[in-house]
Amino acid sequence: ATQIDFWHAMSGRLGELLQEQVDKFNASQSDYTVVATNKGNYSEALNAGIAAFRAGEQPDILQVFEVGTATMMAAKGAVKPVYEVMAESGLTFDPSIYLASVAGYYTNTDGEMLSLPYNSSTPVLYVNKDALKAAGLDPEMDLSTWDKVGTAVDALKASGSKCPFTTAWQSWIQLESFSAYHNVPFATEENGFAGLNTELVFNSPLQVKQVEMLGQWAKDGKFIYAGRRNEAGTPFRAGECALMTESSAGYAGVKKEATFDFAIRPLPYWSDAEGAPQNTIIGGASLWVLEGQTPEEYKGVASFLNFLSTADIQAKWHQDTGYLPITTAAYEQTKASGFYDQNPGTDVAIIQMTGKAPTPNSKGIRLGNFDQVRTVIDEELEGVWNGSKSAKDALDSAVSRGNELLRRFEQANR
Ligand SMILES: O=P(O)(O)OC[C@H](O)CO
Repeated sequence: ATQIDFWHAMSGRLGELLQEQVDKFNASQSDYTVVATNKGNYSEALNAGIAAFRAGEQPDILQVFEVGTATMMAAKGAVKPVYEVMAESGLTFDPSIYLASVAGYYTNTDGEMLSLPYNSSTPVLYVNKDALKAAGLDPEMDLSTWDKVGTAVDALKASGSKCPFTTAWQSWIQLESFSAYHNVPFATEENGFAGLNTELVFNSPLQVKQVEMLGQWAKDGKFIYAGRRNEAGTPFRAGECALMTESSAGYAGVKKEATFDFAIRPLPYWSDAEGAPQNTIIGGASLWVLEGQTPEEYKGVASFLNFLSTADIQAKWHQDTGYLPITTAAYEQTKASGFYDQNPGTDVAIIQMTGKAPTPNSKGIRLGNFDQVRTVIDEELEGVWNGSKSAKDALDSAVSRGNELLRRFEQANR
């Protein structure tokens, strides 16, 4: 059988579920063997892919988080667009089966799919209902706004909670999605979609207010910072944290490990902010096919991507992980099975993503050197959490340092 190398960044429960899909595909036919390899976290997997390409040892398929999208799009000669792989394979490929709000992010202006939106997510609020009860709060209480979350966090702290609130992916959730959800720009030029001459603008009063609030909570022991990526999931699943903002795909681990009653709620917003709540934006990753493989391998890749897009596989992946269903059929199948009724909150992500038509501020973010920009944001936010910087100074500094990285990308890709 022809070997198809698939490099990814899924670990923990998500890694197990990905391997399950690969095993099923391998068992379903005998022409191809997909070999899935974890290459570390999203940044590490992206860097491993780039380094391997330079050395001529790239895998057939590379999973790249949404942050690496502009980098991959600019990497002409390294990427073989999915629409081309599918067309050459002779297999059926109907781009209209994919949800527009998901696939749109990975589709060029001519409507051609560049990468397969394999695991798309959006941020939501996880609630440990037992922890709310223990603090004398109604576990069904309204947590739709940051004011209301603030009330809950105060009561949790007062009753002795060691971790009232935590967040995963601070840049993605508290700044990127936060901006989209409040219909304010994160960057100019339609968040980078309209041109490489984009500039960061996430230091407006509303974003400063959010970071100020979290900084105050950190000082008061109400917000416990766990790390830049999904580290917050560990104390939340262990029952130590009462509230957590995290990717909808945090569901996979919470479902498996939580021994408490939990709920999934929409991401909170500021009720006094005009235009909120808008829609949240896409996160997670997509699958990129790399250049330099044999025709037989590309045929295998096409066959695997088709397999991943079938309604049964997609519906199960969506239900097990919390990632969005990428096709309409998988969504309809999940609805018809009664899954959303039996597992309340599992449809929050899709409603939040698709409930409103996106605006130029909310359709997504497309920036070059975005992974490096995120590192800058992470460093600056950490300065606020540890009390060494004000929210305004940190965001101003992140904007100017980030803009330098954007200019470098613009110059290199003119
Ligand atoms: O945890 P994921 O896979 O939903 O990804 C979260 C963020 O989008 C990563 O940039």
